[in-house]
Amino acid sequence: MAIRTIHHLRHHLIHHLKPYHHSCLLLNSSVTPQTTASVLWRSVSHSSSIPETGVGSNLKDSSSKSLSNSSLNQTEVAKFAAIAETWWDYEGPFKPLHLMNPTRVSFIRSTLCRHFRRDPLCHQPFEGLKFIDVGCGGGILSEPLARMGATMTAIDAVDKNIQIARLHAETDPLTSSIEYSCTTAEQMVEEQQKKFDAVISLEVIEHVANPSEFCKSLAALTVPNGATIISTINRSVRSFATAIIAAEYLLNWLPKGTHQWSSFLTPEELVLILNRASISVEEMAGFVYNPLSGEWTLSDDISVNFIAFATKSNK
Ligand SMILES: C[S@@+](CC[C@H](N)C(=O)[O-])C[C@H]1O[C@@H](n2cnc3c(N)ncnc32)[C@H](O)[C@@H]1O
Ligand SMILES: [Mg+2]
Repeated sequence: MAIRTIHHLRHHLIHHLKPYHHSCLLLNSSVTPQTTASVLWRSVSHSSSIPETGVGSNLKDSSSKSLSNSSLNQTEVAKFAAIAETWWDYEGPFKPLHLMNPTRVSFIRSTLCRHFRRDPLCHQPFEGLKFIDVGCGGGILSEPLARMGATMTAIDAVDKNIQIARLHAETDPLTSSIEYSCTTAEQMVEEQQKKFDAVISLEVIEHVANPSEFCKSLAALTVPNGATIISTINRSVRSFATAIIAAEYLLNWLPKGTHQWSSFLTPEELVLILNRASISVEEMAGFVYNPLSGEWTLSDDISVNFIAFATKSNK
């Protein structure tokens, strides 16, 4: 078993080193772990030094496995289909998401209450607002948002995920109204005229075929002045050590091969592709794990896991 793990680790290192060298320049000129979020996004949104192209191969569609105009990366989607039954197993492969959930829900609650001028202390602050959870998985985030009063639509590319999510939501009258469907953001844009007050997509963008096109679809689903929330993993040296080597190989938190380091976006890249989709990032925060308490907390440290709150321009 140990040999198998070391073999996997070696394979992963070889696989990842190449993209790392390609990205060196970008990393050196980018975020240090201590960079505060507000400084970061301000400097990026006012910078003219970032070229339209060439900020990283991640901004282009480099996947040969995907259909054009589709956010689907079949390899990525297959990984989630294989473990769909474990969504609500708190000790299973989605344990990190379950542990992170209270922290990300509190970020979403405070930023969206401020944006929509709702009282964050009231029981159902999102009553009357339409939200969509894109890449909802088993509904770990959709459910608390529905309990906070949002009219929830939740979509995922994996049918099994949607079936599990529906079954789970039906057990509680507060979540049974979530409208689940197996589709993608771009398909929703093409086939339906629906728009949402807030479009939320957590831990999905690192698994899609073309992040820029994906963000354009998210923008098309958002009402003017609406909100967008995205969380993902930074492409940093620290994320390689922690989110891949530690989480997949040493601690076995996630199945090996869950993440491709080269598919991660830096915060600057995310800000840039959102800008190009007429969405401006207003706030960013990091999630930091405390191994002693086993809890995640919000932090200025966006060197690994981070979340962005953004608004769509008034067009
Ligand atoms: C890491 S999970 C995150 C689930 C959920 N957002 C959460 O944070 O609890 C990523 C999810 O994105 C879905 N997914 C991947 N690519 C997708 C795409 N192009 N469109 C829609 N969903 C996608 C996967 O099936 C999986 O359920
Ligand atoms: Mg992920």
